[in-house]
Amino acid sequence: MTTPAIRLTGLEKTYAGGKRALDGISLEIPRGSMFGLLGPNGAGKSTLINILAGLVMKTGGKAEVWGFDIDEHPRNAKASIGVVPQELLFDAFFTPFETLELQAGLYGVPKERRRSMELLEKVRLADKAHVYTRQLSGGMKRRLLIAKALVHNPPVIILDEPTAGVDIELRQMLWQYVRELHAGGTTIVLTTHYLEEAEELCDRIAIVNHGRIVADKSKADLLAQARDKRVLVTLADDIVTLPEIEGVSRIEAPDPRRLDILYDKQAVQAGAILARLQAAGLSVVDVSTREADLEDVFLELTGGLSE
Ligand SMILES: Nc1ncnc2c1ncn2[C@@H]1O[C@H](COP(=O)(O)OP(=O)(O)OP(=O)(O)O)[C@@H](O)[C@H]1O
Repeated sequence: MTTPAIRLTGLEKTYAGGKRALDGISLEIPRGSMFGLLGPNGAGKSTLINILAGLVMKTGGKAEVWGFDIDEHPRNAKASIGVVPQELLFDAFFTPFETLELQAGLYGVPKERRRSMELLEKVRLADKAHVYTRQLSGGMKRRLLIAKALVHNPPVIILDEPTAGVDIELRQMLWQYVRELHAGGTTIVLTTHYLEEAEELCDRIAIVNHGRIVADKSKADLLAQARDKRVLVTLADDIVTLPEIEGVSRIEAPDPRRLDILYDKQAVQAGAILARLQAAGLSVVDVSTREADLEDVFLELTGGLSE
């Protein structure tokens, strides 16, 4: 069996002030996956990524990247990963080309194997290769960060909130490029607050809450976990009493001719609910149903609804 791209075993981090940011994280990220790491603000995602990037020291547990333990083989582990950080920090007086050359130098990539210009072309910054980075727009800086994470050709790329504050057009372009990388065999890990993005892009998703993993599943399984489904019914006449229906967890009438029904899709089907309404003498004019989405699951698991 091949080792996973990333394997965390009981990973812990308690910051100097006593804040326990990671409370025993065990997680495997398969090679070749497009993996979403989700969690509310302060859940511990950045701490986790920074440990893998070698920027934060763990206080317990184990972390391996591409089979290399970060304590025993720090150089190999570091060479196997490229991190695109959240903050747009650059040395303003270097050009994008120089920025990539410098980064390649830091990773010990020999001159003949550097591909700074090729990378700039890939992220569509070739025409800005020789201007000061301080003259780049936020979106351009974001793209330069991606190129910078790729100079040493790592098999794993981690993107920390790559589309925060990025406009829709650029977001589409970034995802297009990330998809290309993934299709070329790179393992992608991304953290995002945009649940619909994770839903669209990722094949596997882990949810972190208060420094712990609360879910780690394929996207399909995670979505199936949201058992409740909703059916909205419009009636021909005003309702007098709400009927009792088996398998229905909630039934409400937002107005006298409409019913908002939440039901457990494993216990009952929409057809049976409608038949029950007809049997109760209610004449149904219109029906719509809605599947749970990742946001429902996320809120359910992180307790967002009850807060
Ligand atoms: N250097 C630090 N010293 C002390 N506490 C810290 C430090 N960095 C982060 N924390 C705390 O650790 C917890 C986890 O933070 P972290 O940044 O990892 O969360 P996150 O999931 O990345 O959140 P966000 O999505 O807001 O970036 C938070 O309570 C945070 O305040």
